[in-house]
Amino acid sequence: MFSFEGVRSGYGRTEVLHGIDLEVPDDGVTTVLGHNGAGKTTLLKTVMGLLPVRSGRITWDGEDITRLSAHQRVRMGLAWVPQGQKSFGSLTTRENLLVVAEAHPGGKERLDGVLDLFPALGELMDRRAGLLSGGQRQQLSIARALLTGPRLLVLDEPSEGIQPSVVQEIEEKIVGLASRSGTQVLLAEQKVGFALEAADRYAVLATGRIVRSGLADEAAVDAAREALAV
Ligand SMILES: Nc1ncnc2c1ncn2[C@@H]1O[C@H](COP(=O)(O)OP(=O)(O)OP(=O)(O)O)[C@@H](O)[C@H]1O
Repeated sequence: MFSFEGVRSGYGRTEVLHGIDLEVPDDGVTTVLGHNGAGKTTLLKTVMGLLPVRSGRITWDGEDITRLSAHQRVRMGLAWVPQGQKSFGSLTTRENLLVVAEAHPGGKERLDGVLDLFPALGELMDRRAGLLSGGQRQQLSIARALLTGPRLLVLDEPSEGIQPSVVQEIEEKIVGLASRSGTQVLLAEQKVGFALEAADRYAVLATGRIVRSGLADEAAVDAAREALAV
């Protein structure tokens, strides 16, 4: 269980997260929903240790990691896929994968399993990442993160900038990697339908506070939309 207890963080003098309580259990997908500017990326950066905690604490399996650096958290098994399908555009798909695989113990051994999850990438190994579609680049970003062998994969708006027809494919990949490979997923999203299809649990973030949370069951779509409308 990864958990936030009363976490406050922000930038300079501006506090963005005003005391967040959030639990990410050891299995499945947890989504944080919120509009532009709600604080989703700030929350994920705080999870990763890229922003310091001003008060409150973060624990992972009971261990207090509040003061650990991003580097230390990555070594413990956190991996981040930032917004915007980031990869090295002038490198091929293969080179993008190998850069990560070679930098992490066990990375090369994970390559076949990751390509099983993203077979489309296998067909695009010699294409430059800059020439891939948004959906293909998103798959490459997630694949790169998986090569590090994470216990908790943190995804920032993976559906952003992707054609609606491909969004469902990304959703299936997220569900698949949580259920098949046993990786915990924390997903920040604006698209309620997409996120709740993929997720087991949700929390709604509004102006830096969690205003609703629960199981991502049938009632969740209306409950989350209502919370987002306030
Ligand atoms: N580097 C920064 N310095 C100062 N303020 C920032 C910085 N990054 C974000 N903010 C502010 O923090 C608030 C939350 O932003 P954040 O990016 O976390 O929201 P978000 O929910 O991820 O939005 P989006 O969906 O647009 O990415 C906003 O008011 C934003 O202007």
